[in-house]
Formats: sequence, structure tokens, C-alpha cells
Amino acid sequence: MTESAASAANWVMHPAEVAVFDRNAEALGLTVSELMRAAGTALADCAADLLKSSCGEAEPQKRQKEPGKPGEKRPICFLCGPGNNGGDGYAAALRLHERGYPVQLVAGAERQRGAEARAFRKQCVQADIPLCIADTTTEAELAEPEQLLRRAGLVVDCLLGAGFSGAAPRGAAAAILRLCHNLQKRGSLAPVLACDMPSGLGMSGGSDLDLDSDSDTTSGLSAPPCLPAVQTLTFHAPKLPMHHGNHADGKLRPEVGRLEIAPLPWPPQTTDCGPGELLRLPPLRPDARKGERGRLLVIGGGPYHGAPLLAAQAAGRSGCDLVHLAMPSQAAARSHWPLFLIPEILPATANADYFDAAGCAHLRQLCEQRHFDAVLLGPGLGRRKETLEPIWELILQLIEMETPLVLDADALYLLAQKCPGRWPVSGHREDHGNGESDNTGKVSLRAMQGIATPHQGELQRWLGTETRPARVLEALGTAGLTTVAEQQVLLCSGSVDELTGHAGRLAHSAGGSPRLACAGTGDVLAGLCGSFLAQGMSPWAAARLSSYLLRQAGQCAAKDMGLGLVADDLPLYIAKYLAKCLAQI
Ligand SMILES: NC(=O)C1=CN([C@@H]2O[C@H](COP(=O)(O)OP(=O)(O)OC[C@H]3O[C@@H](n4cnc5c(N)ncnc54)[C@H](O)[C@@H]3O)[C@@H](O)[C@H]2O)[C@@H](O)CC1
Ligand SMILES: Nc1ncnc2c1ncn2[C@@H]1O[C@H](COP(=O)(O)OP(=O)(O)O)[C@@H](O)[C@H]1O
Repeated sequence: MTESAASAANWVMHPAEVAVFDRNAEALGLTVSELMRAAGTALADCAADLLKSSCGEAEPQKRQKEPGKPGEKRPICFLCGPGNNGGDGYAAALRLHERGYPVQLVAGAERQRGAEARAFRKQCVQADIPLCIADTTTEAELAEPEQLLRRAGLVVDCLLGAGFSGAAPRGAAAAILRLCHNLQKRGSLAPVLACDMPSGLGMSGGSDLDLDSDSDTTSGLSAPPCLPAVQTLTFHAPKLPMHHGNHADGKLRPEVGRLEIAPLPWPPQTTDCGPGELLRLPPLRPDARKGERGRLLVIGGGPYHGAPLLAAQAAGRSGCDLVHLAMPSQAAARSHWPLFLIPEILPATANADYFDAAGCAHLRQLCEQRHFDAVLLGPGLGRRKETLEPIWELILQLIEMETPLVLDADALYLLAQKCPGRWPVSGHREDHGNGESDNTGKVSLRAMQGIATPHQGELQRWLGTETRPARVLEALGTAGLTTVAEQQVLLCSGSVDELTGHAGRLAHSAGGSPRLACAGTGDVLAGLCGSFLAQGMSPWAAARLSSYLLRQAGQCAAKDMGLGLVADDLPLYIAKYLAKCLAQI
């Protein structure tokens, strides 16, 4: 049932991608219930194998049953949390029960959050599998679960999986984990099999808590560490928090134990862009403050003014709070400015027709004074040497400032000139914390974070090859820098968009309307990417959502506008489509 990590993994998944792909799979016709059953079956097989290898226990029907005698088989104890990780546990418990294994359930919540997990839990109860509810944060009320855990021959940890949020486990899950941890320290806990991820492992470092620290186990206030497992059965691919530093090529954390990967019955396009992308859009908080949903600077225009305006409008219509637009003064004067855009006026010393060194120096100052959450460079800039040289310097400075970037249009032409076949990288002499550079000539390099949005022609010019972007991201290496998995994305646009990221990330985005093959849609796409980066999404999540959203909104627009669809129509349809989707989530 399970296969080795190397063969099953497409890429090491961000835990948030689990819900995205579940949603995409659902849209492609697979139900959550089917997914949970498949996950539960794999988990049951894994538990049976582990029991056999660790305790030498054979299948129950082959054993002599002697209930109540000292030789009685110890039950498999499932710790089930409130979400779908818990649901996998119920599905697995049911399966093992059907196979004759003694099974015991400890539920960390009165009620499961999802309908499917609720249904599997109900089936367990109907099958008379003993269930103990441990919905408490008070250690004293965990006497019964403690007894059950002490008696267990195997513990299956289904408390928290990919839906773990925050820095540490909370509430009932925290109390159960503390209990397990204490039993484990005293050698009174059976081997632990983790479902999907050891509970408590998360992107924000839940697992970095000191496992050996003497945490206060009685007050219920101290944060428990994640529960170390002898084995973890994960689904489809490894998850980033399993690796040191959340790094795809980092070593596996010891808490994961032996890693097994079970395939899921996902339809073929599950990992391509789909409706699940919307789940990674940060939610709108009731006490939202202006600017929290991002401040984006769009730098474009010169010979053309429509392109940066389209990008900026798409950004505003997709939820970015503050969209600044910097254009040379002549381009700005030719433009009809939507009122929500914040114009960035260049000084009189800057050239009026195109960005030059003075204009770019002003932009650099602006970026230093004001924190922009993302900067989009390129649309309509033109290709004059007087523009491109200082824009290149500006790009390097922004990389140095760790500002997420979107590079489009003429900025991509610049990459082909300045770093053919490579991502831009900034370099600076290292200082020793006292502001002084050393004299050793040691240079520290910084990789760009963000998205490049070339069409096929721009990509070929940059790569200097006819190759399709798939699998060529390594050719766009970053001078030996280690890059974070979701940090750099190549979104090659066209009738089917192709998205490539590091560590094997590859996805397609299709659909929409062929009428989107009209002037300005690439600018809208770049504006969306900038907007979602500014709203705090990773480049990979932002690029996927942008690509999906443009196509869906474009399809709605084409229904109304037909052949008369122009790029100016799209920002409003983007807003409407987003509103419709978010109302459904
Ligand atoms: N695509 C996949 O890989 C599949 C995933 N499935 C399972 O679904 C899981 C994800 O399900 P969910 O999204 O429901 O997430 P989880 O089951 O991991 O837990 C989410 C719930 O836990 C609680 N929670 C979150 N953070 C907490 C914290 N710090 N302290 C205490 N409680 C906390 C919240 O109530 C939240 O609703 C996966 O880990 C996997 O086990 C399977 O059902 C099928 C397929
Ligand atoms: N034939 C098509 N069918 C559906 N969508 C398309 C098609 N051609 C382009 N698009 C949409 O327009 C976007 C921009 O594509 P493209 O024309 O390559 O950009 P550019 O304006 O930079 O040349 C694509 O990402 C896609 O959403």
C-alpha cells in the first residue's frame, strides 16, 4: 500500500496545500469521504504492519484469543482530533475493527468539525468501538485516557495534521499531548504511529519546543511539544514541517520517525490550479485596519501607460488595500486615474517621458521610507538603456531589502540582458554587525523572492533556449543559494499557464476563455500576482491563485462581453468572481 518517499513525492508540500488539493480533488469529482476512506485504509494497513513488526503480532484471526488472560492482545489506541486528521483515525479504526483488531478511541472533541469525519466517528460508535471523550484541558480529567494509553500496544496519533495552526497545540489537544509526552518520557507509552504529520509539527515552529525541557505538566499552561513517532504515514508527499528549517532539502526531523507515503486516489489534475487556491487567501478580519491587506507599488509606464494602469486596477479589485502607481509624468498625464490608486509623483528632475536614474533614485528612497509589501516592475517601461540600467539597480536593491517582487514585460527583457538563464541575485559584502564591511572580499548573496510572469517568447529570450519551462527552473539557478520551496515562481502564461517552482513544483492552469488572448491580460495577471504577494501569500500560492482567478473571471466576462471583451473589463469581473467564491467558502 505504501511506497517510498522518493517515488511518490511530486514535491514536499506546504501543509496548507493539503486543503487546497482536497478541494481541487472534490471539484474534480472525488468526495472528501472517499479521500478519508482511502487515507484510513492506508493508515489501518500501516498500523497492522507496525504492530506486527514491533510486537510480533499476527492478524487477529490467526491468533488464539484469550480474553482477560495476561497474554491478551493490547488494543490499538487512536487519538482523534477535531478535524479531518481525526476523521482518518476513525476511518482506520473502523477498518481494523472489521479485521478483528482490538481498537480503542480517544476523542479530543465532543464533536468533529467536518461532516465526513462525523460520519466515520458515528460508524465507529455504531460498531461498538469503545470511545472515550477527552475534551478537557484539565490533566486530572484525563485519568481514563491515561489508563487506555498505558494499556495500548500501539498509539495512532490523529490529533492534529495539516490543519495545525499557531505556534503550539492548544486546548484538549495540548492536554492529551502533554499526557502522552509524560508517559513517553517514563517509557509507559507504546510506539506512536503518526497520521499525516506528528501532532504539533507546524510551519511556525511548534516542533522546535524543547522535548527534554521539564515543562509544567499540572497547570495546563505550558505548551507541549509535538509527539515524536516511530513512524509517520503521510499522504501523497512529505510535508515541509517534517524537514529541518521547513526546508524541502533539509534533513527529516527525528520526531517524524520512519516516513511512509501513501498515495491518494486524486484525479490527475488535482495538483493543478483549481478552486482550492482560494483557501490560501488570507481571511478578511472583522477588525481589519487599512494597509493590513497589503501595500503594493506598481512601477511601469513611459512609452505606454495602459499596462501599469491595468495591473494596478487588477490589484485593487482583488483585495489589496493600498495600490501605489509610479509612472513618468507624461504617461501619468495621459492616464485616466481610477480614484483609489495612489499616484507616486516623480520629482521635476526626473525625465518626463521615461524612467531614468533620477526617477529610479526617487523610487529607491520611496521604498526605503515606506514599507511596500510587494513591488511589481515592468509593464510599459520601454526598453531604453537610460531606463533599464537604473531599473536593474532598483531590482537589486529591492532584493536586498527582501521585498517580494513581480517581474513582467520589459523587466523580463532586462533579465535576459543582465542575468540570462538565471534568477536575479543581489550581492553585498558581509559586515560584522558594526556596520563595517570586512576586507576578506566575502560576499553574501540574496535570492529574489517573487514571481516572474513571462509569456513563451519572453521566457525563451530569458532562458536562451527553446525548452518549455517545465523542469528548467534549476537552469534558473540562484548561484548556489538555497531557496525556500515556495519563494520563486516562474509563471509562463499562454493558452495554458505553466507554473514552475523549486524542489519539483510544477502545475498547469487551463480553462477560461480563448478571448483572454487579447491585449493587456498579461498585465492583469501580473497585477493579481502583485496583489496576492502584498496580501501576504507566498509566491507559489499567489501565482496559482492569480492564474486560476484570471481564467475564471475571464470566463464570466466573456459570457457577457463575447468577442468585445477587453482587458479593461476584467478587474470588475475579478472582484465579482472573488466575492461569489468567498461567500461560498
Ligand atoms: N489531501 C490529503 O493529504 C488528505 C488529508 N486528509 C487529512 O486531513 C488532515 C487535515 O485536516 P484538517 O484540515 O481538518 O486539519 P486537522 O485535522 O489537522 O486539524 C484541524 C483542526 O484542529 C484544530 N487546531 C488547529 N490548530 C490547533 C492547535 N494549535 N491547537 C489545538 N487545536 C488546533 C482546529 O480545530 C482545526 O479545525 C490531514 O492532516 C490528513 O490527515 C485526509 O482526510 C484525506 C486526504
Ligand atoms: N487561449 C487562451 N485561453 C484562455 N486563456 C488565455 C488564452 N490566452 C491567454 N489567456 C489568458 O491570458 C493570460 C495572459 O496570457 P498572455 O497572452 O500570454 O500574456 P501577455 O499579455 O503577457 O502576452 C494567461 O495567463 C491566460 O489567463
